[in-house]
Amino acid sequence: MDYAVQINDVSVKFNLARERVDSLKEYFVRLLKGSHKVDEFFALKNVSFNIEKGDSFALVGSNGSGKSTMLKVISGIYKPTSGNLGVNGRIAPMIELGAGFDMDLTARENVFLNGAVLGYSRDFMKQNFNAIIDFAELWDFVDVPMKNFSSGMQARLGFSIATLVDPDILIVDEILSVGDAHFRGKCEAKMSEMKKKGVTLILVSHSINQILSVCKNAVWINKGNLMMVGTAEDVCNEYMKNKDL
Ligand SMILES: Nc1ncnc2c1ncn2[C@@H]1O[C@H](COP(=O)(O)OP(=O)(O)OP(=O)(O)O)[C@@H](O)[C@H]1O
Repeated sequence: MDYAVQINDVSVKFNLARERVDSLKEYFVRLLKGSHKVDEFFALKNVSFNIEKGDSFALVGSNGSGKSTMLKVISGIYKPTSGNLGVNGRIAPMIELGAGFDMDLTARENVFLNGAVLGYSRDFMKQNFNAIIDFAELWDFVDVPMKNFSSGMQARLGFSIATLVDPDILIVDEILSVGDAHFRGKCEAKMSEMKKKGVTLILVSHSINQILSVCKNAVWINKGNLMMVGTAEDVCNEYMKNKDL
Protein backbone atom coordinates (compact mmCIF):
# COMPACT_ATOMS: atom_id res chain seq x y z
CA MET A 1 0.00 0.00 0.00
CA ASP A 2 1.22 3.48 -0.88
CA TYR A 3 0.68 5.78 2.09
CA ALA A 4 0.65 9.59 2.16
CA VAL A 5 0.56 9.67 5.97
CA GLN A 6 1.29 7.01 8.59
CA ILE A 7 0.53 7.75 12.23
CA ASN A 8 2.07 5.24 14.65
CA ASP A 9 1.06 5.32 18.29
CA VAL A 10 1.18 9.12 18.46
CA SER A 11 0.59 10.94 21.74
CA VAL A 12 0.77 14.69 22.33
CA LYS A 13 1.05 16.05 25.85
CA PHE A 14 0.52 19.67 26.87
CA ASN A 15 1.48 21.14 30.22
CA LEU A 16 -1.28 23.32 31.56
CA ALA A 17 -0.46 25.84 34.31
CA ARG A 18 -2.57 25.01 37.35
CA GLU A 19 -2.54 28.50 38.81
CA ARG A 20 -2.52 31.91 37.26
CA VAL A 21 0.82 33.71 37.26
CA ASP A 22 0.49 37.43 36.72
CA SER A 23 4.03 38.41 35.82
CA LEU A 24 7.07 36.94 34.15
CA LYS A 25 9.07 37.62 37.33
CA GLU A 26 6.64 35.64 39.46
CA TYR A 27 6.76 32.84 36.87
CA PHE A 28 10.56 32.57 37.06
CA VAL A 29 10.58 32.81 40.87
CA ARG A 30 8.10 29.93 41.02
CA LEU A 31 10.04 27.99 38.41
CA LEU A 32 13.29 28.37 40.42
CA LYS A 33 11.56 27.38 43.65
CA GLY A 34 9.99 24.45 41.87
CA SER A 35 6.58 25.61 42.98
CA HIS A 36 5.12 26.27 39.55
CA LYS A 37 2.50 23.55 39.29
CA VAL A 38 1.44 22.21 35.94
CA ASP A 39 -1.08 19.58 34.99
CA GLU A 40 -0.26 17.17 32.23
CA PHE A 41 -2.90 16.91 29.59
CA PHE A 42 -2.93 14.50 26.67
CA ALA A 43 -4.55 16.02 23.58
CA LEU A 44 -3.82 12.75 21.70
CA LYS A 45 -3.32 9.33 23.26
CA ASN A 46 -1.64 6.49 21.36
CA VAL A 47 -3.36 7.21 18.06
CA SER A 48 -2.52 5.12 14.99
CA PHE A 49 -3.97 5.24 11.48
CA ASN A 50 -2.83 5.50 7.86
CA ILE A 51 -3.98 7.70 5.01
CA GLU A 52 -3.52 6.25 1.54
CA LYS A 53 -2.08 8.33 -1.30
CA GLY A 54 -4.87 10.02 -3.25
CA ASP A 55 -7.42 9.44 -0.49
CA SER A 56 -9.80 12.12 0.73
CA PHE A 57 -9.81 11.71 4.47
CA ALA A 58 -11.75 13.47 7.23
CA LEU A 59 -11.09 13.87 10.94
CA VAL A 60 -14.31 14.00 12.96
CA GLY A 61 -14.92 14.53 16.65
CA SER A 62 -16.48 16.99 19.05
CA ASN A 63 -14.86 20.29 20.15
CA GLY A 64 -11.52 19.80 21.83
CA SER A 65 -11.19 16.16 20.79
CA GLY A 66 -7.75 16.63 19.23
CA LYS A 67 -8.44 17.06 15.50
CA SER A 68 -6.49 20.30 15.01
CA THR A 69 -3.67 18.94 17.16
CA MET A 70 -3.48 15.92 14.84
CA LEU A 71 -3.36 18.20 11.77
CA LYS A 72 -0.51 20.13 13.38
CA VAL A 73 1.37 16.88 14.03
CA ILE A 74 0.91 15.84 10.39
CA SER A 75 2.10 19.28 9.19
CA GLY A 76 5.16 19.15 11.43
CA ILE A 77 4.08 22.12 13.57
CA TYR A 78 3.91 19.90 16.69
CA LYS A 79 6.27 17.04 17.43
CA PRO A 80 4.58 14.00 18.99
CA THR A 81 5.47 13.50 22.68
CA SER A 82 5.75 9.80 21.82
CA GLY A 83 5.16 7.67 18.76
CA ASN A 84 6.16 8.61 15.24
CA LEU A 85 4.79 9.45 11.85
CA GLY A 86 5.70 9.20 8.19
CA VAL A 87 4.65 11.77 5.63
CA ASN A 88 5.15 11.08 1.96
CA GLY A 89 4.90 14.19 -0.23
CA ARG A 90 4.79 17.96 -0.09
CA ILE A 91 2.19 19.31 2.34
CA ALA A 92 0.27 22.57 2.07
CA PRO A 93 -1.36 23.19 5.41
CA MET A 94 -4.33 25.51 5.58
CA ILE A 95 -4.59 25.46 9.29
CA GLU A 96 -6.53 27.69 11.64
CA LEU A 97 -7.63 31.03 10.43
CA GLY A 98 -4.81 33.49 10.25
CA ALA A 99 -2.26 31.15 11.83
CA GLY A 100 0.11 31.67 8.94
CA PHE A 101 -0.61 35.36 8.40
CA ASP A 102 0.99 38.46 9.85
CA MET A 103 -2.03 40.68 10.46
CA ASP A 104 -0.04 43.91 10.21
CA LEU A 105 1.02 43.09 6.66
CA THR A 106 -1.12 43.46 3.54
CA ALA A 107 -2.63 40.54 1.62
CA ARG A 108 0.05 41.01 -1.06
CA GLU A 109 2.87 40.83 1.50
CA ASN A 110 1.28 37.83 3.19
CA VAL A 111 1.15 35.87 -0.07
CA PHE A 112 4.96 36.14 -0.30
CA LEU A 113 5.42 35.49 3.43
CA ASN A 114 3.26 32.37 3.27
CA GLY A 115 5.01 31.22 0.11
CA ALA A 116 8.39 31.53 1.84
CA VAL A 117 7.09 29.63 4.88
CA LEU A 118 5.87 26.85 2.58
CA GLY A 119 9.28 26.78 0.88
CA TYR A 120 8.47 28.48 -2.44
CA SER A 121 10.69 31.07 -4.13
CA ARG A 122 9.65 34.69 -4.60
CA ASP A 123 9.65 34.13 -8.38
CA PHE A 124 7.31 31.17 -8.07
CA MET A 125 4.94 33.20 -5.90
CA LYS A 126 5.15 36.13 -8.36
CA GLN A 127 4.10 33.81 -11.19
CA ASN A 128 1.15 32.54 -9.16
CA PHE A 129 0.20 35.82 -7.50
CA ASN A 130 -2.56 36.87 -9.91
CA ALA A 131 -4.18 33.44 -9.85
CA ILE A 132 -4.14 33.44 -6.03
CA ILE A 133 -5.84 36.84 -5.75
CA ASP A 134 -8.24 35.95 -8.59
CA PHE A 135 -9.39 32.79 -6.86
CA ALA A 136 -9.73 34.56 -3.50
CA GLU A 137 -11.58 37.45 -5.23
CA LEU A 138 -9.59 39.95 -3.19
CA TRP A 139 -8.28 42.45 -5.76
CA ASP A 140 -10.06 45.31 -3.99
CA PHE A 141 -8.24 44.50 -0.74
CA VAL A 142 -4.85 43.37 -1.99
CA ASP A 143 -2.96 46.27 -0.37
CA VAL A 144 -5.01 46.41 2.82
CA PRO A 145 -3.50 45.13 6.12
CA MET A 146 -5.02 41.77 6.93
CA LYS A 147 -6.17 42.90 10.38
CA ASN A 148 -8.99 44.61 8.50
CA PHE A 149 -10.09 41.37 6.84
CA SER A 150 -13.12 39.39 7.95
CA SER A 151 -12.53 35.75 8.90
CA GLY A 152 -14.09 34.72 5.58
CA MET A 153 -11.66 36.92 3.63
CA GLN A 154 -8.69 35.49 5.54
CA ALA A 155 -9.95 31.99 4.82
CA ARG A 156 -10.29 32.78 1.12
CA LEU A 157 -6.70 33.95 0.89
CA GLY A 158 -5.40 31.01 2.94
CA PHE A 159 -7.25 28.48 0.82
CA SER A 160 -6.09 30.10 -2.44
CA ILE A 161 -2.45 30.02 -1.38
CA ALA A 162 -2.61 26.44 -0.10
CA THR A 163 -4.27 25.10 -3.25
CA LEU A 164 -2.39 27.09 -5.89
CA VAL A 165 1.06 26.05 -4.79
CA ASP A 166 0.34 22.54 -6.09
CA PRO A 167 0.79 20.31 -3.02
CA ASP A 168 0.76 16.49 -2.86
CA ILE A 169 -1.16 16.64 0.42
CA LEU A 170 -3.70 19.38 1.12
CA ILE A 171 -4.79 20.00 4.70
CA VAL A 172 -8.00 21.95 5.21
CA ASP A 173 -9.16 22.86 8.71
CA GLU A 174 -12.63 24.28 9.15
CA ILE A 175 -12.11 27.20 6.76
CA LEU A 176 -15.09 26.17 4.80
CA SER A 177 -17.30 26.95 7.75
CA VAL A 178 -16.45 30.66 7.62
CA GLY A 179 -16.64 31.09 3.86
CA ASP A 180 -19.97 32.14 2.38
CA ALA A 181 -22.02 29.80 0.17
CA HIS A 182 -20.40 31.13 -3.04
CA PHE A 183 -16.85 30.56 -1.79
CA ARG A 184 -17.72 27.22 -0.19
CA GLY A 185 -18.95 26.04 -3.59
CA LYS A 186 -15.70 27.19 -5.21
CA CYS A 187 -13.61 25.45 -2.54
CA GLU A 188 -15.49 22.19 -2.95
CA ALA A 189 -15.05 22.33 -6.73
CA LYS A 190 -11.33 23.06 -6.28
CA MET A 191 -10.95 20.17 -3.84
CA SER A 192 -12.58 17.71 -6.22
CA GLU A 193 -10.38 18.97 -9.08
CA MET A 194 -7.32 18.36 -6.87
CA LYS A 195 -8.58 14.93 -5.85
CA LYS A 196 -8.85 14.02 -9.55
CA LYS A 197 -5.19 15.01 -9.98
CA GLY A 198 -4.28 12.53 -7.22
CA VAL A 199 -3.75 15.03 -4.39
CA THR A 200 -4.37 13.56 -0.93
CA LEU A 201 -6.92 15.63 0.95
CA ILE A 202 -7.17 15.80 4.74
CA LEU A 203 -10.17 17.69 6.02
CA VAL A 204 -11.50 18.73 9.40
CA SER A 205 -15.10 19.82 9.37
CA HIS A 206 -18.06 19.90 11.71
CA SER A 207 -20.38 19.54 8.73
CA ILE A 208 -21.21 15.87 8.29
CA ASN A 209 -22.84 16.64 4.93
CA GLN A 210 -19.67 18.24 3.69
CA ILE A 211 -17.53 15.33 4.88
CA LEU A 212 -19.82 12.84 3.17
CA SER A 213 -19.76 14.80 -0.08
CA VAL A 214 -15.98 15.42 -0.10
CA CYS A 215 -14.34 12.47 1.71
CA LYS A 216 -14.05 8.73 1.10
CA ASN A 217 -12.60 7.73 4.47
CA ALA A 218 -12.47 9.14 7.97
CA VAL A 219 -11.21 8.77 11.49
CA TRP A 220 -13.18 9.61 14.63
CA ILE A 221 -11.21 10.99 17.56
CA ASN A 222 -12.82 11.52 20.97
CA LYS A 223 -10.99 13.17 23.90
CA GLY A 224 -7.67 12.32 22.30
CA ASN A 225 -8.54 8.66 21.72
CA LEU A 226 -9.00 7.01 18.38
CA MET A 227 -12.55 5.63 18.29
CA MET A 228 -12.87 4.36 14.73
CA VAL A 229 -11.28 4.38 11.27
CA GLY A 230 -13.26 3.43 8.17
CA THR A 231 -15.33 4.78 5.32
CA ALA A 232 -16.58 8.33 5.85
CA GLU A 233 -20.14 6.99 5.88
CA ASP A 234 -19.55 4.37 8.58
CA VAL A 235 -17.45 6.68 10.75
CA CYS A 236 -19.93 9.59 10.51
CA ASN A 237 -22.86 7.26 11.35
CA GLU A 238 -21.09 5.96 14.41
CA TYR A 239 -19.99 9.46 15.47
CA MET A 240 -23.52 10.85 15.11
CA LYS A 241 -24.91 7.98 17.20
CA ASN A 242 -22.36 8.58 19.97
CA LYS A 243 -21.53 12.26 19.71
CA ASP A 244 -22.52 12.91 23.32
CA LEU A 245 -19.76 10.66 24.63
N1 LIG B 1 -1.01 24.68 22.68
C1 LIG B 1 -1.85 24.09 23.55
N2 LIG B 1 -1.61 24.11 24.89
C2 LIG B 1 -2.45 23.50 25.75
N3 LIG B 1 -3.55 22.83 25.39
C3 LIG B 1 -3.84 22.78 24.08
C4 LIG B 1 -3.02 23.40 23.09
N4 LIG B 1 -3.57 23.18 21.87
C5 LIG B 1 -4.68 22.46 22.09
N5 LIG B 1 -4.85 22.21 23.40
C6 LIG B 1 -5.93 21.41 24.03
O1 LIG B 1 -5.95 20.14 23.41
C7 LIG B 1 -7.29 19.69 23.23
C8 LIG B 1 -7.51 19.36 21.77
O2 LIG B 1 -7.56 20.58 21.02
P1 LIG B 1 -7.79 20.62 19.45
O3 LIG B 1 -7.72 22.03 19.03
O4 LIG B 1 -6.88 19.64 18.81
O5 LIG B 1 -9.30 20.09 19.33
P2 LIG B 1 -10.25 20.05 18.08
O6 LIG B 1 -10.77 18.65 18.00
O7 LIG B 1 -9.57 20.58 16.88
O8 LIG B 1 -11.43 21.01 18.55
P3 LIG B 1 -12.44 21.99 17.73
O9 LIG B 1 -13.45 21.08 17.09
O10 LIG B 1 -13.04 22.78 18.83
O11 LIG B 1 -11.62 22.76 16.78
C9 LIG B 1 -8.19 20.81 23.76
O12 LIG B 1 -8.59 20.46 25.06
C10 LIG B 1 -7.30 22.03 23.79
O13 LIG B 1 -7.66 22.88 24.85
